Amino acid sequence: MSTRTDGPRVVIAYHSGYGHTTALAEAVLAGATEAGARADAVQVDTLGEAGDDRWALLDGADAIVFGSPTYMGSASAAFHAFAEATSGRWAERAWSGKLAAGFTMSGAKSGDKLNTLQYFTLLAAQHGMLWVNLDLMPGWNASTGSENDLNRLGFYLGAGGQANVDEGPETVTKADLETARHLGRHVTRTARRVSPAT
Ligand SMILES: Cc1cc2nc3c(=O)[nH]c(=O)nc-3n(C[C@H](O)[C@H](O)[C@H](O)COP(=O)(O)O)c2cc1C
Repeated sequence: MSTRTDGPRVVIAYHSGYGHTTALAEAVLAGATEAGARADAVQVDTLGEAGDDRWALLDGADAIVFGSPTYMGSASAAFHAFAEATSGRWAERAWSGKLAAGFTMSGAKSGDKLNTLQYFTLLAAQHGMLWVNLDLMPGWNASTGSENDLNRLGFYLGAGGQANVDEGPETVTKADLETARHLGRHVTRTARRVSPAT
């Protein structure tokens, strides 16, 4: 749990089957912390029932950043199970007005990651949350660009990463990690703009 006592409370709610999405989650966490957030990460597939303190972390957050690998063109089943487990909070409007953002990882350069990011925006909308975009220009889209550019895969809704399916999480690229780190910083700064007292 974050040891800071001030700053916006940012919680990263994510699933990772094989560690690649965890690498992005850690980068989002680092960016949020660097920008002054009280930042925590929650692995949603390990969340227990109502008594699990980590639900209180989510309920107390100013911003929740959703993260999942893209599996079969959408968020993973484990992430969807988490989303369904939030339906009581949906009914109570418990997360209404919080900020939301998202990131995803896949094997193919596109891999239909956009659908996962769009799914996150719908989840946020159902909860009445306010979506925070990536706010980075697309990289690797000009003769002067390269695969080392920030936002090299060119998403606007959130951060997208790609890693080869036959290699481990240690091969997640610096460009994708830096893009995720930017998202953590950006969400934190946006939380401050929305609620300057935090
Ligand atoms: C069940 C399953 C479905 C997948 N579906 C896709 C997909 O739709 N598009 C894609 O590009 N990669 C797909 N992949 C590859 C993963 O997205 C990729 O390996 C990712 O880095 C895994 O992240 P993780 O280690 O956090 O689980 C799939 C992998 C699995 C295991």
